[in-house]
Amino acid sequence: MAAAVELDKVSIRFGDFTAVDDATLAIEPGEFFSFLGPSGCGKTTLLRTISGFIEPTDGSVRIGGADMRGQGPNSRPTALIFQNLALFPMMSVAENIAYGLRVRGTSKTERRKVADRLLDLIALPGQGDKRIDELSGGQKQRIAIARALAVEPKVLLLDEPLSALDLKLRHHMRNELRAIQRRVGITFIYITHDQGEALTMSDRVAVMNKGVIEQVADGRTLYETPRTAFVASFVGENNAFIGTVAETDGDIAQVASPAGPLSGRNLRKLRRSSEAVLFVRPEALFVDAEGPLAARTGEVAYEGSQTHATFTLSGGGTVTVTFGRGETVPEPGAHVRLGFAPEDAIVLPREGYADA
Ligand SMILES: Nc1ncnc2c1ncn2[C@@H]1O[C@H](COP(=O)(O)OP(=O)(O)OP(=O)(O)O)[C@@H](O)[C@H]1O
Repeated sequence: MAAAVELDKVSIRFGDFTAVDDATLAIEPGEFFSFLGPSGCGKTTLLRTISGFIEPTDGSVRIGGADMRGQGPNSRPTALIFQNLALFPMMSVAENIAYGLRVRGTSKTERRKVADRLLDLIALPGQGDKRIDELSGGQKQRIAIARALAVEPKVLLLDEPLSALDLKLRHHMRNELRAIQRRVGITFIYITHDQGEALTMSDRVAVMNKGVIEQVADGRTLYETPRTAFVASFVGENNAFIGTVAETDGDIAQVASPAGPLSGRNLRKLRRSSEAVLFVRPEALFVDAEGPLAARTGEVAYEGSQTHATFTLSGGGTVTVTFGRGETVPEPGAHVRLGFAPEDAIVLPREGYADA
C-alpha cells in the first residue's frame, strides 16, 4: 500500500528565508503522526503544504501515492482542523457536523444520518439538536473533529487543536483524540510544540528545529536515543555538559567538561577533539560518594511519588535530579557528590545546540 503522505525533498522558502529545509519522510496509512518543535520551526508551514494551501518551492508531496502538485486544498483527500475551531454558532451541532456534506449537495436525511453516526463516534450521542454555545470547550473540539471527518478525508491534519483548552481538558482530550483516531482508522497528522502531547498520542513524532526535521521516531526512541543535541534537550528534561571528546573506548566517549571528565555512550561515534554535549537525564543521576560531580543541594520539591532537586555544581552550572520513592534526598545546602552510569548518558555532537 502506498504511504498516506510522502514528503520528498520538500523545501519551502519565503523570499530568502527557508521555512522548511529538505524534508523527506513517509507517513503510513492509519498512523497517528506528529510534528513537534518550538514556535517558528516550520510545523504550520509544512502542514499547510500537505493540505495544499502552500506549494513547495522544491520537492514533492504525495498523498496515497499521487503527486499533489497543482492540486488545491479542495481537491486533496485531507481535512484541516485549526486552533480556532470556526464552528458556526447559529447552526445546531448536527448542522455544523454535516456542513461539508451540505456544500456537496448531500440530502438532508443522509446528512442527519452521518451526523448521528459521527456523534456516536465522538461519544456525544443524541446531542445533534444542541446549539454550539451550549457545549463545553472539549465538546466543541470533538464537534470540529466530527465536522472534518464527515467529508471522509483520508488524512486529518490537526494544527495545535488543543492549545485553547485549559490544562485538565487538554490532558483529557489527548486520550479522546487517540481513541477517535483508533476508531476511524485514518491517518492523523498533528502539530504541536508540546512534547507531552506529541509523545503520549503519536505512533511516531518528527522533531523539527529551524526548518529541519532532526529525527523521526517513536516517543521512547526519541527519549532514550536522541540523534541530536537539539532532540536530547527538547524532548524531556535533560542535563547537559558541553565539552570536547577527550577519549573514546568502544561505545563510550569521555568528554572533558568544566565539571570534569564525564563518560557516556558515543552514539554518533564522535572522534577525539570533537565538540560535544553529554546528556544525562534527571532520573539517571544519583548521590554517589565516588561520583564525578561535586555539588551543593539547592531547592528540593516533593511531588508525591518523586522528588525533584536542583544542585549547583562546583565547576559551575546546575543539574536537576529526580529521586524515586524511598531514595534519600539530601537536605537543601548539603554538599554531595553525584554520579551516573556511563550507559545512562549520551554524547552527541554539539552542532546546533543553542545553549552555549
Ligand atoms: N507567508 C510567509 N511569509 C514569510 N515568512 C513566513 C510565512 N509563513 C511563515 N513564515 C515564517 O516561517 C517560519 C515558520 O513558520 P511556521 O508558522 O511554520 O512555524 P511553526 O513551527 O508552526 O510555529 P508556531 O508554533 O509558532 O505556529 C517562521 O519564521 C515564519 O515567520
